[in-house]
Amino acid sequence: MIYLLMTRRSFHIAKVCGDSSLELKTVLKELIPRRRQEILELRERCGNIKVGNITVGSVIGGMRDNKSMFWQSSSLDPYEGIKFQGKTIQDCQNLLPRDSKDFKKKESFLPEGMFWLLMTGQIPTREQIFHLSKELGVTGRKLPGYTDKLMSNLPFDVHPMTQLAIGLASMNTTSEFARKYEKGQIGKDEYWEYVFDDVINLIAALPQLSGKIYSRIAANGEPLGEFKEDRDWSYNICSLLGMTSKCSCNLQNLTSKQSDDFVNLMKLYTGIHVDHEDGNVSAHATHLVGSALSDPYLSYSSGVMGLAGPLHGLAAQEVVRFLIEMNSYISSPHNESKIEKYVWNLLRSKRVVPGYGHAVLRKTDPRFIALLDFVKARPEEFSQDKNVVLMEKLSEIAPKVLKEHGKCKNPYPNVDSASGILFYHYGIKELLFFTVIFACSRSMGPLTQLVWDRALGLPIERPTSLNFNSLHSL
Ligand SMILES: CC(=O)SCCNC(=O)CCNC(=O)[C@H](O)C(C)(C)COP(=O)(O)OP(=O)(O)OC[C@H]1O[C@@H](n2cnc3c(N)ncnc32)[C@H](O)[C@@H]1OP(=O)(O)O
Ligand SMILES: O=C([O-])CC(=O)C(=O)O
Repeated sequence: MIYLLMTRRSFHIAKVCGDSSLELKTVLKELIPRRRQEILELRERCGNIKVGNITVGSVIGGMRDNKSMFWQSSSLDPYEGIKFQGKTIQDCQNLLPRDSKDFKKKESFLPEGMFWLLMTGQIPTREQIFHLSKELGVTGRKLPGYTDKLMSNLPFDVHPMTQLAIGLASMNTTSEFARKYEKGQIGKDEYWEYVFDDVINLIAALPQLSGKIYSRIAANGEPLGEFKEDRDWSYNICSLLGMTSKCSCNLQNLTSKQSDDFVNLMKLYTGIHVDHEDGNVSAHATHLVGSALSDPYLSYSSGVMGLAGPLHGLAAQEVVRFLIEMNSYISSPHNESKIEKYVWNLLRSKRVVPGYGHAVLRKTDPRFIALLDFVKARPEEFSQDKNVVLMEKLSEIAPKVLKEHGKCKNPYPNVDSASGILFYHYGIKELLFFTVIFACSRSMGPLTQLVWDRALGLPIERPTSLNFNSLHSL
């Protein structure tokens, strides 16, 4: 009887491990009362203090420089780039646990460690991270039947990001939070616990969901790899894409070194795309929809739809198309004058250079640098790939052209400049798929904040709008 009354998640956790000190939820339970007190005091002590002035320029200019959202897990400095709970990418590389203890292997940290850091502000131990990996593995071994069936019945040519958004939204039939809320079984103080459970289920499902989408576009729906409960989250993404030498069909005939490198690239990629404070479209959309108490599946599905825009995450796919087309025109990726001319022609046709510019950053994106460092550490792998060579060359030439063009505020490469072309190098040629991998990673930051939004009892978001008359009368 007791067994039957256990929720699906508590059953999983009980199965995974008896030591609750390793559980993320237990650590959160200890942190939340302090933070609740902090927010109460802030509201009382500082509620009337002004944060800044909103200008008409901001109202009609995409809310730039409008500091009006609460976001704890990461912050963005225009010149230093992203910091995750105050830590740079390099700090995270030094501090967060890796799969292997051997530092010479130069492995990237496990994204699960980043998730823990975002949630708690603390650096997890290896044991905590292996426990979390296992929890995600056990929870994510199968998609809910309903979702699996729905995905299998979608036309093959539905855009992969649309498939992902549909798949995620459909998972809301499993939402513990929505179920409990509907039945009137939970009070405000408990919301976060059920949101947390949904969040873990959602993140755990992403390897299977992305693997299913990829198998449909690359192999007519034939499975490409095996999901292993005892492998980490990003490894399972790789194997279900058929990109590992073990546990998958090794679709691209990668050598074992290439397969290890690809797994490492996936760790790095999914470790650094997790969060970019709240102002970006995917995070903001998730936060906004969640503020109406939509469950995490619906909230993040909305975020995914925002990520699918070409000015945001879809730029990764645009960059690859752009580099391939440019390469066919310039004959050699070293031909600087032809590259310059190509970029000028694009700008004259009033299109944007994908992978360049940013709404906040005013320097080269440190995530771009991290991906470029991955390339530089493997000259034998990349030096003959003319697309990768062009990606690097363009990062020297495009900023000069964009500065001379004089329009964009940030002429430097952003993360999308480098990411897709590296997946392409290892054989993932389905350009439309790249942003799905981005979305796997991006789930971690906005969903972390969603848990905290509910833990702190943040209200529904409801800013106020102005029309022409009210703007003229200011
Ligand atoms: C993970 C991510 O989401 S990173 C961003 C990915 N997106 C891209 O790479 C797409 C290319 N880049 C862009 O379109 C923009 O730089 C954005 C959307 C990222 C930021 O937009 P904004 O904050 O409006 O940029 P900014 O204030 O510099 O724009 C000023 C002008 O420069 C233009 N501009 C900005 N970036 C570029 C670019 N890469 N190429 C050409 N023109 C550009 C803008 O379109 C705008 O033109 P307008 O005055 O005619 O409207
Ligand atoms: O911050 C932004 O607006 C876009 C971005 O780089 C991200 O979301 O990763």
